[in-house]
Amino acid sequence: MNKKTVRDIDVKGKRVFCRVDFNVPMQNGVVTDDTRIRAALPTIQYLMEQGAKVILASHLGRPKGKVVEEMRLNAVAERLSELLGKRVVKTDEAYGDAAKAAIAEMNEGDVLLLENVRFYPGEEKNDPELAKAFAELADVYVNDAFGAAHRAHASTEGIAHHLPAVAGFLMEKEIEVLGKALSNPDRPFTAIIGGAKVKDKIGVIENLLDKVDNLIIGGGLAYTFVKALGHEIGKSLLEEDKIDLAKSFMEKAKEKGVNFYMPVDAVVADDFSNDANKKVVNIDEIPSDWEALDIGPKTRELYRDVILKSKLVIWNGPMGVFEMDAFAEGTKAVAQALADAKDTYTVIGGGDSAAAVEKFGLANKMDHISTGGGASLEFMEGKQLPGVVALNDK
Ligand SMILES: Nc1ncnc2c1ncn2[C@@H]1O[C@H](COP(=O)(O)OP(=O)(O)OP(=O)(O)O)[C@@H](O)[C@H]1O
Ligand SMILES: O=C(O)[C@H](O)COP(=O)(O)O
Repeated sequence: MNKKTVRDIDVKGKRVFCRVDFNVPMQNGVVTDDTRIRAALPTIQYLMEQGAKVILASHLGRPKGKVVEEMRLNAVAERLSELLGKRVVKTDEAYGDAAKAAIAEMNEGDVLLLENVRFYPGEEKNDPELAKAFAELADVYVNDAFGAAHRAHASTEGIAHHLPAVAGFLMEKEIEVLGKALSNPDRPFTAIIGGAKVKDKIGVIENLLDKVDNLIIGGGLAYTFVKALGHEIGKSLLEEDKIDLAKSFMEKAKEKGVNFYMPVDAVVADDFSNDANKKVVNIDEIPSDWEALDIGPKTRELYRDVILKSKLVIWNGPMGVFEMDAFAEGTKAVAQALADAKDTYTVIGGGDSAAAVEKFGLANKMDHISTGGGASLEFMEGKQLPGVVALNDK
């Protein structure tokens, strides 16, 4: 990475404004998945050890510029305190006099968590005044919030123009792993793209077609491709206006010598529910009043073979409606193939695919699980992430 990191600066005795992505799932005021908090620990602990005063900032949810009680970061501070084994002070503001007063009390190695930065309308507008107000709290800016790096907000982008600005370890790792995959991949390089909609994956498919050896398609979006081949897809997900695009992707793959893999069979159901009637059919035999909710067993075998022969695999988006056990087998089979592929570097592109490997207990078998959903997708589309661009060059 050509950006400076925490290793390149001296933080001893300094106030460090460290943007993290603690946008974690919560239920009844308790953090239900602390993956993103744990992912930020190396940077936080390093700053503590170096004698910095660590001021953490994050968003949680989408409160749209207002205080939303359930979106306060108190429970996050509690979980972080447990993980660090040290009390984390939590302020009720993210800038201003009260925050400054709490920071003035900090000793070297202390950690403080500011309130949800999205409680202020200026955050998402990247208001220069708010960026300045954040900057006034600190001497140095560290961005470790890869998950929010695709957002040009006051705490992810604006503030970087006012302070020495460097990347944290999580940011560095994400950019290095995903960057190497896209610029200098080990081959055969396979991308697996699933999820609900073609619309959301256009950019990533376009960009990856120039880079991969194999492109595997699954999930709801696959059926627009199946339709483009001239097959009936019953009530399966269809984006009528993307049929021509799907055709052009398949043609482009052929021109570029990319192997394009699509489902050869599917699990179809007579209702969108876990206890619907279901059966396995060949891909050109989907009954008119049924919908395909998972890839079938022949497809699972086919995809597994391709995965096991690859040196690098990037996976984004589930193969079926994995939230329902009845339609989770296809996604599970892909996750299992990745876990079994010992000579393959496996990268999970965040979001639902990351949730799926967690659900199947296979997370520790993957080489890299991105903490970014939208951010990793934009990165894979080849876009520059504003939160990274704003950091100081090496
Ligand atoms: N065959 C299908 N029919 C209908 N829905 C499907 C099908 N296959 C997968 N899905 C649904 O697609 C959703 C995931 O799609 P999405 O595009 O959001 O994936 P993602 O890119 O992994 O997510 P994220 O945006 O969180 O990174 C899941 O909720 C899943 O149930
Ligand atoms: O969960 C995420 O993908 C990040 O925290 C960004 O959240 P956002 O989509 O609300 O900006």
